[in-house]
Amino acid sequence: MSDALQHECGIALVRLLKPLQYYKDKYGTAFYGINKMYLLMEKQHNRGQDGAGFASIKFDVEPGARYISRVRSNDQQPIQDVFAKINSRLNGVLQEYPERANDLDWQLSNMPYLGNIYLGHVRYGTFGKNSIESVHPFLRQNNWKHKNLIVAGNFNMTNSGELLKELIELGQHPKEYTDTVTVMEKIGHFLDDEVLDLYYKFKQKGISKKQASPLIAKELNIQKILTRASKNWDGGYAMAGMIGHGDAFVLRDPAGIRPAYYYADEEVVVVASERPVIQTVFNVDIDEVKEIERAHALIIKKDGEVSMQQIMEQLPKKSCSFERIYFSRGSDASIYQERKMLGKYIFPKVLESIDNDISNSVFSYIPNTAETSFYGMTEAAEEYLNEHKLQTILKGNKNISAQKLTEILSERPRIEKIAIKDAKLRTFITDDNSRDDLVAHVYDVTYGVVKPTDNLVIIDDSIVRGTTLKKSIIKILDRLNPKKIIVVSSAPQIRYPDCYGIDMARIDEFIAFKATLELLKDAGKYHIVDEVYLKCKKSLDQDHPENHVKEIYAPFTPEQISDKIAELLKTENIKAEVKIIFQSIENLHRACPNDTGDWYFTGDFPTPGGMKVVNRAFMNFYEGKSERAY
Ligand SMILES: O=P(O)(O)OC[C@H]1O[C@H](OP(=O)(O)OP(=O)(O)O)[C@H](O)[C@@H]1O
Repeated sequence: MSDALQHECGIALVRLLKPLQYYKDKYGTAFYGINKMYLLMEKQHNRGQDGAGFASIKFDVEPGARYISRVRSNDQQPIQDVFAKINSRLNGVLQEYPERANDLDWQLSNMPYLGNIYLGHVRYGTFGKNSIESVHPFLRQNNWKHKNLIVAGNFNMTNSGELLKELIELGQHPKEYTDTVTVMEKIGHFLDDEVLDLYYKFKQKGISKKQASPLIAKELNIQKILTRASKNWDGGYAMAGMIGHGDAFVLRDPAGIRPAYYYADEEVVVVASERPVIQTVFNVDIDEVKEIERAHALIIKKDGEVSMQQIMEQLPKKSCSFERIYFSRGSDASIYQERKMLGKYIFPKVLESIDNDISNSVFSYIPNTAETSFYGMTEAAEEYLNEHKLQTILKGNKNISAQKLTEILSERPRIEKIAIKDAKLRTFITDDNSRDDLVAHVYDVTYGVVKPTDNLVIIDDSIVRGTTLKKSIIKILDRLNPKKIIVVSSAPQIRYPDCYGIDMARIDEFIAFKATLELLKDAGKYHIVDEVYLKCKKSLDQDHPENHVKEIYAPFTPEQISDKIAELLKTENIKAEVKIIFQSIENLHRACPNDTGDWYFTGDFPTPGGMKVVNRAFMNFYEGKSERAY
């Protein structure tokens, strides 16, 4: 497969419903929309640091004047770079025409980037090229206003190869093979079609070409276009688009895998991938920010009409739990609580692993995402201690001395900042080749708080490939000479690839998979690997295959796999005993009850394309191919 684009991303859309003068009067600037876009994108930088793009459309400018602007960057600091470029252009124009400083009509017609609607995107290019061409938004240009299409998405299609073939069957000759171009051309094809239908309709009524143009824009049925375009899409997506004359849409996949939130009032309509971003940037209450419904599109017509329209049949809701555990900012009210609960629910297993010996245990976390689950874990430790204190005091039957009582009451969990992250990068999504070296140097450790008699409990949000632990964390923690290192994962074992947006494409990289292969060898059951391969191969031409890879894990309990993982991660020179504890699937669902998408943990993929991907990923491993499964 060529370098298709698969990535986790963030989107931002702002539609200004009033004339620019309104924002200038109320907020002191006609650049209100651009400023809000900057904040929306900057506050989603966790969703993408490899590229950023911005596009805007001006309504109702004279023919010949440019009404679509776009700027993209794949620089070191892409968001900063995009807005530095925008600022410098805007300031340049203002310096050249100081007399136009308050002439907003002139500014709208003559200043680049200023517009009535804005679309932005931040991108992680997890593999393949990170060239400027792969940075969103994508632009499909045409001399007809309503045939111009700009799209930006947080998405991943499992069947991009088939979608490409469909385009070819439509008679097209795509100039490149990327998810985004394929998807954009699909929408573009039906957009052209719809525009043509409307044109003939008006022609029959004797309306001239020129007169038909605004009528087409008004009647353009976005719902119909999206329904036809998305018919065979299989994947996770939040797809945002703008059409040249000013209509816009954000379409969410039928299982609601990728997130998308919106807010609308009489001044603006805003869409972002994360809820608190909208809350902060527009200073609105949590209840005012709504989720775009799965299988629906939020459609904003040029005239300002906003509607939520169903595009396809809904699948059961399977919004991605990994978004909650790792990818999103932890400032969302629900995500914060969910992460804390993950820490809390895993505590009983931790307690067991330290033989209830809280006083000889130091608790800490691997920065940054795991910080919140750490709070949950320490709260659980405090609750346990309080109960323990109460029992000791009650047992003392009022005969405890004041000194003894003070001693009992002053006991608290030993919470320390042990691991320090030096680089402000998300190592998990750094491209595979450069990752090991980065991981090895990204963490440091605090000396002087751990005793040789101590257990060192350290929680991380997830263990994917285990490189963070093996190459860095376990080694540096061992330098502190603890008796035992207990690594706790707030997420369950990652056993299957993701193919809907969180970039985990190759099954043989997962530490849980590697450990399971070892267990199969130890148990003399490696023949299962051959059997599963044959089943996967057989399923290749099935429309609705099952996930055969589950059979690999079936002979073992999660604990057996965890213990094997610990064995694999403990390199030769490590002196401490190493124990790894993973969250159970049940507790994951208790902690995140509304986001039940869990295919990377359970193998239950919500679409047939996902099932195909997992089987293909296994075949790739078996055949020794290092290519990605989608
Ligand atoms: O087992 P691995 O394959 O090494 O991946 C898992 C690690 O990667 C992530 O950290 P990252 O640096 O991406 O982000 P964070 O600092 O926000 O947690 C995650 O939080 C884990 O620490």
